[in-house]
Amino acid sequence: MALDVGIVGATVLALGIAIYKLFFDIPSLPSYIPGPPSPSWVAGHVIDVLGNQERMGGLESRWFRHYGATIKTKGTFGRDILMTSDARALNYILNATGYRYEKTPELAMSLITLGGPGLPAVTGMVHQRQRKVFSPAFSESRIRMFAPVFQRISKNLSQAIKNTIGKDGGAVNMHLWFGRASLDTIGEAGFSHSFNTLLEGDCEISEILHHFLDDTGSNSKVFRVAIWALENFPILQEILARSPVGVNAQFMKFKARSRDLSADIVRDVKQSVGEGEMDNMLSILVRANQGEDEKKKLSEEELLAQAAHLMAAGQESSASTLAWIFYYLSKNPDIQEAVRKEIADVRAHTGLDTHLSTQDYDSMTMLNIVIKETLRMHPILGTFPRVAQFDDIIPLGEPMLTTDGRTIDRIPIKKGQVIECTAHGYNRNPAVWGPDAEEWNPRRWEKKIENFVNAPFGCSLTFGAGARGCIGWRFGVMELQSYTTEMLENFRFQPSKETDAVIAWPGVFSSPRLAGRGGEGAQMPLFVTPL
Ligand code: HEM
Repeated sequence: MALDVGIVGATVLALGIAIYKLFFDIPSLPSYIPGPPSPSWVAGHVIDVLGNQERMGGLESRWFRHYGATIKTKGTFGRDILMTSDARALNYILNATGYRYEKTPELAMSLITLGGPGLPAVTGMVHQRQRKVFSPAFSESRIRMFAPVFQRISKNLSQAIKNTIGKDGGAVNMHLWFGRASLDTIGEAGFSHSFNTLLEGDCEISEILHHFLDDTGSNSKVFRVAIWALENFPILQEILARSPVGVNAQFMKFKARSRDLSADIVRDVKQSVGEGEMDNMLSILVRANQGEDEKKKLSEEELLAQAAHLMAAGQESSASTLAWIFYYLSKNPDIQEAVRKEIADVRAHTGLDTHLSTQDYDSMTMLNIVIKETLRMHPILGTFPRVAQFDDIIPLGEPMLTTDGRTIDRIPIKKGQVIECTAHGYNRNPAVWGPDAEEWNPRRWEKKIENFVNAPFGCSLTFGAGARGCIGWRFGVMELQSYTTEMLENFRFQPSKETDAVIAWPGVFSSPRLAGRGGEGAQMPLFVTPL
């Protein structure tokens, strides 16, 4: 009996501690920080942000306009979240403080479930070590080496579209073709693997990638609580990672298939030590990893995880950005014509059969401002969730009007505070871009724009910034430049009957989808005519 009382007492105590830790021992923000009222203690604003809005970031933009550039929102079970679009705060968090603001452990864990301990998934010193090994594979000169891959795939892309539309033209889901082109590109440049989806149709990996995010924008509270449980009880993630159901079955298939790709390359490269330059990213990585110092190297497990992450990070982001570029060009025929003319002018110097170089692409002003403006309008990753590793004070560029009527220019936060660094918020912040921040206007880039957040390729936050910013941005930009050029040399783009229904589907990771038909997958229906 005495034992029973002891066990019951210990269980009650353990439960009490667990409840305290989960619901009460979480950092809270000062009560004077303004923000929208929470619609629900259980789900906070998460459902509204991820599912209940007309486009990714639209609701947050309205909050920023109403309450200021930095606000308090609510996560699941009443957790305070600081959300910011303020240039100075973002620069401080993403750039100035190194690893003091890390990816949230929940996000890192989800990425490990998706692909294993690859670069986007790891944190702190492990991330720093991996990033050093990765850097040579993404240098400017290495990316230039991949020019023949871009050229070859762009020809396949236009051939595939010509086969689809015939000589009179027709309606085409351009997202599908750009998705195939970017997978074929990463396959060849990343691992010398020919998926060849442009000419032969979808394969297992492209099918999975195309529908990866169909189930993630759920509006249900049960789903939010399930996510919360997964985030707070990592053991559940372990169980889920092994359960062959739903979206998880797709993750498992994807992870296994991409590990096979990595394993072949890692084995080939190891067998060919000393046989000269390798011609794909993973082999450059394996070579860079062959130094003496064990502490600076990637483990076998880490090497095998990289293919999954390279495909997940690079495929959909390039495909959706390309789709949006042609959405705007179809709606702005004068700008479409101006870019086409610019390409023709460059061709007049290079000749029609010569491959264009990175210098040729970089010299095309109209092409590049169209790309920059589209990247600004549509960051594929809308926000970067970070968690403070220390108590800190965050400086603000846009002073905050507090709920008790004061104006402050810094916010004290506690260790463990979650901060949503919003790319969509920064990219449409009128204090940075002016009163027409919500409009697609490539001409804005003809004037100098201050790069407040030290972001790569121009100044929007679409590639992120700082120690965790996109390592593949040069590769991504070259894809955008070469496929846009190839398309404009071969086709004219006009809106189709369904183009007006396209929205930036809300979610953490946004893609163009038809309003009310998001479950059909990403789409960009345009009318395409051969030239
Ligand atoms: C338009 C195209 C692309 C966009 C908009 C984009 C965007 C991003 C963003 C926003 C991040 C940072 C995420 C964060 O801070 O949490 C990121 C990271 C990353 N991207 Fe990209 N990306 C693109 C293309 C690519 C390509 C083509 C590759 C590879 C070939 C790639 C590989 C990566 C990797 C490996 C990371 C993780 C970096 C790290 O954690 O250190 N990306 N990308």
